[in-house]
Amino acid sequence: MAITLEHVGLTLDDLEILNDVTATINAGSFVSLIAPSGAGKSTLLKILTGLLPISTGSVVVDGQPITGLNTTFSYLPQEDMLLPWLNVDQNITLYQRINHQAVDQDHVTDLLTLFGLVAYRHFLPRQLSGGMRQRVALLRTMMNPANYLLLDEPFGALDAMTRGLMQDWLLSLPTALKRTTVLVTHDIEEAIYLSDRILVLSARPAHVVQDISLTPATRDREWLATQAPLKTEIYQLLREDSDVK
Ligand SMILES: Nc1ncnc2c1ncn2[C@@H]1O[C@H](COP(=O)(O)OP(=O)(O)OP(=O)(O)O)[C@@H](O)[C@H]1O
Repeated sequence: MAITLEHVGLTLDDLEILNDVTATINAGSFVSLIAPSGAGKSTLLKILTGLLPISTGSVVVDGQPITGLNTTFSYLPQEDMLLPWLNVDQNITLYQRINHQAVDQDHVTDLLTLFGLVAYRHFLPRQLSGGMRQRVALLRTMMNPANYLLLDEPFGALDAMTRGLMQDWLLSLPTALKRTTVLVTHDIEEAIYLSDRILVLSARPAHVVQDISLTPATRDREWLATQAPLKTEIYQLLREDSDVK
């Protein structure tokens, strides 16, 4: 069970965005993609969801080639995409409502409690803080039963403190809720803190320049503080490849 990208290339409107991206993401892992701005990280997630077709190479998930829109992935795009006229309850069960599936209200209440949202279940998105909105968007993504989660900068718009709390909270989720996750982030520390693996991509046209495995015995902020040399190493890699120096 894995996502296998082999020699993936993509050119859109004469612009070469990806060039020879090769990587295997094993089921059960949490992988971050980090790259200079505009390198093609979001594009790579859109390829997995089938929103964009590839120009060359192949993308295979659990033995099946990805050739178009598919239900293998649950995708949280950069914008939270909450529907402003639906309350928290209605937003998080959107997938089930669209698919005319029954909703187990007790399960929903348990999840809302876990996500710190149970007191806000009847609130509209505009009545929520940025951190709450992101938790609603994340919960809705996780309510989709797909095996793989694709998260594009889920904490990007949050202040540093809220972002840190969200990272701690994400790590504390019960193992049963965790799924194979591909996270796009600009934040090197976030990638180190949350991931089993970090794929560092080059500037556009993007390819993998470094594949870093992280297997700490305990993943906490004390351990993270010892990772300053790795943070510097990744920063140097991105800087060497960035247009802005
Ligand atoms: N549909 C499209 N048609 C043409 N060019 C596109 C399209 N989508 C993205 N691009 C271009 O592809 C490049 C990569 O975009 P993408 O959003 O994937 O980068 P990113 O690494 O996620 O960027 P950022 O770090 O700024 O979020 C950009 O130069 C963008 O202009």
